[in-house]
Amino acid sequence: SHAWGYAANNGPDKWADNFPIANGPRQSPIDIAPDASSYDAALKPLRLKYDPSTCLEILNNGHSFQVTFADDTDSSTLKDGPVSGIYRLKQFHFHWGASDDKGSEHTVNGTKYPAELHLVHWNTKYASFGEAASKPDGLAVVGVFLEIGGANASLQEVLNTFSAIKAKGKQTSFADFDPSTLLPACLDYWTYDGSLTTPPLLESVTWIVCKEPISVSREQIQIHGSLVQMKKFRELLFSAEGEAECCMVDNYRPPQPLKGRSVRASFK
Ligand SMILES: CN[C@H]1CN(c2cccc(OC)c2)S(=O)(=O)c2sc(S(N)(=O)=O)cc21
Ligand SMILES: [Zn+2]
Repeated sequence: SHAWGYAANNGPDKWADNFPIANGPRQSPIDIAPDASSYDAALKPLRLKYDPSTCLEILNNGHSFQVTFADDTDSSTLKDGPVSGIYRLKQFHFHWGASDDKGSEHTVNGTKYPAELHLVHWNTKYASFGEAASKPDGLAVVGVFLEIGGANASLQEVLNTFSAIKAKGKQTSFADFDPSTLLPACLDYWTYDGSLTTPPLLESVTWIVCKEPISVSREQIQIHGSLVQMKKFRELLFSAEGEAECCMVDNYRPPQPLKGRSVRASFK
């Protein structure tokens, strides 16, 4: 069977063929309706502590690009928020559109953002990421919306590596990056029980979606010509070197049925 992707012949509408959990009871992403979410005073503030020295490399995995972290110690962790215990940062990646009117996976009252950042953490009560990934409380993903606005200097550091990872399978070293520089100032969040938004679509994710977006510029005029941040995302390829070039865009799954789940808010 041909590998999954985001094209008409292997995209989200076809994933159930090989991953029947695609029609499961706790699939992600979802549309977040703030007025239907319930404020939970018991929810704690997110405690995110990231150590830049755990940042290892950046790679194009053919679905997105991801920045991978050393997760053999508790140096970069998520605690509190809706979870109990210690979750270790494994990687972060993005989803985006072919144009600024789409790209995010979660939506808010049906509104799509141009992109969405996912910081993936796994529960250290399990021996490894792989084991945690199949447990209902195994993973916690922090989602951050990107909106068009001022140029984002921290994001630019990530975008500057793209010439080295243009094609699927390419990777390059990427050290001393602090992912907390990609977080919004306010860490108010919505949370609900969900899944990976790509195959294997495992229903093991506690989703933590920040209410406040971070900015990304459409244009960023620099001394060496204009750097268009969002456009940089669209220069990456789904395809490997030597294959017919296929631009990496619209790598987002649309919202899935809530199926009775409640969405809690950490803020009034
Ligand atoms: C290709 N993308 C996924 C890869 N991973 C994965 C997870 C578990 C098992 C596995 O193979 C057995 C791979 S992952 O945990 O790094 C994540 S997180 C994530 S998202 N968009 O929901 O945040 C998608 C994926
Ligand atoms: Zn993701």
